Amino acid sequence: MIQVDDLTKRYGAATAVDGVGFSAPAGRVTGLLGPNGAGKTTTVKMLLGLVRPDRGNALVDGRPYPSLADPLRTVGTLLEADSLHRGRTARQHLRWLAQSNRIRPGRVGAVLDQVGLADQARARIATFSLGMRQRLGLAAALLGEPKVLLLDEPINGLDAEGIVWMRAFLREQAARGTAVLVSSHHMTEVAETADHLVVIGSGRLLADLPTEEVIRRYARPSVRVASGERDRLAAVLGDAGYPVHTRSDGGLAVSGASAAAIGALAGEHRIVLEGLSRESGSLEEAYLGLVGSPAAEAASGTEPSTTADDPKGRQ
Ligand SMILES: Nc1ncnc2c1ncn2[C@@H]1O[C@H](COP(=O)(O)OP(=O)(O)OP(=O)(O)O)[C@@H](O)[C@H]1O
Repeated sequence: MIQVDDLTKRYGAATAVDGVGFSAPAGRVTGLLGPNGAGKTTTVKMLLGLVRPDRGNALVDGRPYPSLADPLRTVGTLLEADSLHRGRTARQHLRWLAQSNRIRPGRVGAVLDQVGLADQARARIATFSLGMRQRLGLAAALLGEPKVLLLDEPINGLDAEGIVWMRAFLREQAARGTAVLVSSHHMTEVAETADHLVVIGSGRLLADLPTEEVIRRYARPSVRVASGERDRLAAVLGDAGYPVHTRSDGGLAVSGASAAAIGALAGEHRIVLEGLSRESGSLEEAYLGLVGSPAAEAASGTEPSTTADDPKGRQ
C-alpha cells in the first residue's frame, strides 16, 4: 500500500507539490493523473526517496522508501528515465539485478515469461523497441515479487498493441493483490486501466475518486444534433442560452439542453433536423472539466469535489 499525506515540496518560490494526500491500496490500480508540470514526477520521486519533502509523508508499506530493508522486494518501480546497459542482453540485465539484490536467479526466467520476453531473453537491449524496453523494465520491477508497483508514465510512447498489453498486465497485477500506482498525463489511457483516479493540477489535489465517479461528475452530457441549416440552428440555440460546439463530423454538440427542448426550438424556427441523439460526456471532457477547475474550489470539500472515501473531506 502507498500512503501519501500532506506532501509538500517547494523549489524556491514555486510549490511543485502542495499538501497532497492519497492512498493506493492493495488490489487496486490507482491512476495519478495530471497535466505536464502538475507535480506527478515530484510526488513519485518523493515516494522513492529521490526528493526530500518539505512537509508531509510519502510511505510505501508504512515506511519511507529510504528506510525499507529490502526495497526491491517491497516495491517495483518503472521510471521514465530508467537507464539500461544497451550492450547487455535482457537476461544478463536481470541476472545482474537479481544478483546485486540477493534475489534467486530462478526469478529471471519467471519474470521474462511474465512480461512475454522469454523469446528475446538473449537479444541485446540495443535492439529492443520502446515497448520491449518497457516490458524489460517491468520484468525488473517484478524480480523481487513486490506487493507494490509504482510506474511513472508506463503507457507513454507505446503502440496500440503495447497499450492493450500494458493495461491487461496492470489489471492482472492488481487482481493478484498488488497495489499498483500508475502516473500519466493522459486521461483516456489511464482511465481505461485504473479503478480509481487521483488527479492533481498545479501541485494540488483536485480529485480522489473512483474512475466512474470522475466521469459521472465532470463529463457533461450533451446532445448531438445534425441539420442542413446548421449555422441557423446554432444561432437559435445560442440565443436560447445553450453552449453549442461544432463537432468534427459537422454536427453540433449542445450542452445543458434536453433533446426534446432542442426539437421544440428547431420546430418553432422551422428548422428541419436530420439527427438528434443524447451523448454521455467523454473522458477528455471530464479531465478538462477537472484540471480546468480552480484548486481552491476543489479544496473546499464541496460538490463537485468532495471525495467519496475521505472522511476528512480533504482534497
Ligand atoms: N528540480 C526542480 N527544480 C525546480 N523546479 C522543479 C524541479 N522539478 C520540478 N520542478 C517544477 O515543479 C513543477 C512540477 O513538476 P513535475 O515534474 O513534478 O510535474 P509532472 O506532473 O511530473 O509533469 P511532467 O509530466 O511534465 O513530468 C513544475 O512546475 C516543474 O517545473
